Amino acid sequence: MITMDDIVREGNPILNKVATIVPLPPSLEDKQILEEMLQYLKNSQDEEIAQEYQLRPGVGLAAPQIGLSKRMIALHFEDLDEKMYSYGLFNPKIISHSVEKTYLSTGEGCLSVDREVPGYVPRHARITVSATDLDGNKVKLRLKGFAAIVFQHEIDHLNGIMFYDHINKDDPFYEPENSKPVD
Ligand SMILES: O=CN(O)C[C@@H](CC1CCCC1)C(=O)N1NCCC[C@H]1C(=O)Nc1ccccn1
Ligand code: NI
Repeated sequence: MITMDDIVREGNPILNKVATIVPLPPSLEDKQILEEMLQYLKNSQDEEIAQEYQLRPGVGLAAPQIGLSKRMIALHFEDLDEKMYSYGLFNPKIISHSVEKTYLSTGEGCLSVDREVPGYVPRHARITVSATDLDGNKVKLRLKGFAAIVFQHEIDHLNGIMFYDHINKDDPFYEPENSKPVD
């Protein structure tokens, strides 16, 4: 089982690397790893298990965060319209996005960052993502709001980008042009 001991923290160069495409169909090993990443998110959202194993809650996880520079991400959360997202994805790619931006009004954090970094993180308000899921099916997801934010945070990890790289240096709480916040 993945615990916080397996989570790589900032300063480790793997978090700044562009991760490698996963050959498809995925190997049994890659599938097992991605299933474990998804299980971490479920465990971290279960009060008892999270308490027992001291897990920080997560709604998404990218393979570089467990020391694996491969293009794999797991997501497990309910968005503000109570739509459930629970995915293990190989080689996710943003194939189109809105001009309009959005941002989490609370700012963002990261399981690989053991400090608060205040500020708005501007992101595309709507994205279309293509990927291969755990069953080997090609999926095309049209995302907006919180879901769009989570997916972009995870796909950034595959490109060596941390959430604070997007925060405006001069005014961290500068409201991005043409944007509406997700509260
Ligand atoms: O790369 C993946 N990570 O680093 C785990 C991150 C991913 C999210 C950060 C912002 C968008 C995706 C994560 O889930 N967290 N970051 C650390 C604090 C706990 C947790 C979190 O923000 N939870 C949350 C936020 C809003 C609503 C509900 N729950
Ligand atoms: Ni993160």
